[in-house]
Amino acid sequence: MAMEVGFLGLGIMGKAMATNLLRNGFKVTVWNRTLSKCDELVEHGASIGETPAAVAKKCKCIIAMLSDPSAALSVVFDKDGVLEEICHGKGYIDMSTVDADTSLKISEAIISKGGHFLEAPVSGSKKPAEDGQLVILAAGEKALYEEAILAFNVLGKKSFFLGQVGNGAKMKLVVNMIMGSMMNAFSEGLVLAGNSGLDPHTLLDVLDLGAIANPMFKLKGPTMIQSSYSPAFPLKHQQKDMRLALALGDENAVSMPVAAAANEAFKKARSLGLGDLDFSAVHETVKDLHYPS
Ligand SMILES: NC(=O)C1=CN([C@@H]2O[C@H](COP(=O)(O)OP(=O)(O)OC[C@H]3O[C@@H](n4cnc5c(N)ncnc54)[C@H](OP(=O)(O)O)[C@@H]3O)[C@@H](O)[C@H]2O)C=CC1
Ligand SMILES: O=CCCC(=O)O
Repeated sequence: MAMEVGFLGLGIMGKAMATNLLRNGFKVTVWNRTLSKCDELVEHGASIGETPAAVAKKCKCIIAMLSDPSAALSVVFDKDGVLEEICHGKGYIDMSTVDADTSLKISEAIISKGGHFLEAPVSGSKKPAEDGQLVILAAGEKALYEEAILAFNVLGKKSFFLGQVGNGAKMKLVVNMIMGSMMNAFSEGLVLAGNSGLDPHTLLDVLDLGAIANPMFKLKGPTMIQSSYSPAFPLKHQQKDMRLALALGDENAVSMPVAAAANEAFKKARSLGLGDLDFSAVHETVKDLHYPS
């Protein structure tokens, strides 16, 4: 019998992930704050739940993929939220990128109602989500992880179980902190190459053959040179991740001047109205410094 899952949040990632589950034989009931975004999923065979509570009532396992801590908390704790219907025997898996405290609050509430909880943020963006090639960073209840592995095998190419709640969130923030800092160094390099008379395309070729070759430079470099920033990973979410990673640094007395500078650049990009574009649009802030309008 097909496994039935609920799916809350049909943004860039949630839409791709829920579609993948449907394609692979899962029965999926979807909910999104902007309900009209459910229509496309219905065309692929999904059912609609009118509220997070309605999805939790119907499904034994509920996955969430929401923008940030406040969205993740709201969908659980607000009126018509998951908490109203979660109960013994049901599992809640939050795959959003949030901080460990948020995840712990959600975990405690779900468990207090007899439910089971797993945090499972992901590495990988829109295309890996469409192709079922995410890297899943799960933590929480091992038994739920083992039940969810069939779904994780559809969504991702590799799943890690990292122990207690909070470890998945922390691992994800560390990874995205590194990624955000790299994106800033890359942007500066592209502008430095161009402004000093080099062809940035040749820089991409040189980078790709050396020790710092990586899929992100290869994928984003050509579109950044064209100033094209169609969102795969929205910049506002990358800045949220830098902010949460810096808070984790505060808690652990880890000095992170590089990440702090990268966060400032993402904040600047947001202030320029670039928050809904891809995070590679931080490139524009470096260009802006060199070509004041
Ligand atoms: N895009 C990427 O490459 C990756 C993103 N992530 C993480 O995954 C999560 C989702 O990202 P992504 O899909 O890109 O983001 P989107 O901005 O495309 O989607 C965000 C989703 O959250 C919902 N939402 C926002 N605020 C609320 C709220 N207050 N109550 C209920 N729902 C809300 C949105 O609903 P509505 O449609 O109504 O606005 C939408 O469904 C984020 O935590 C992000 O950091 C992780 C890995 C990769
Ligand atoms: O959180 C977003 C990560 C994007 C990526 O891993 O490419």
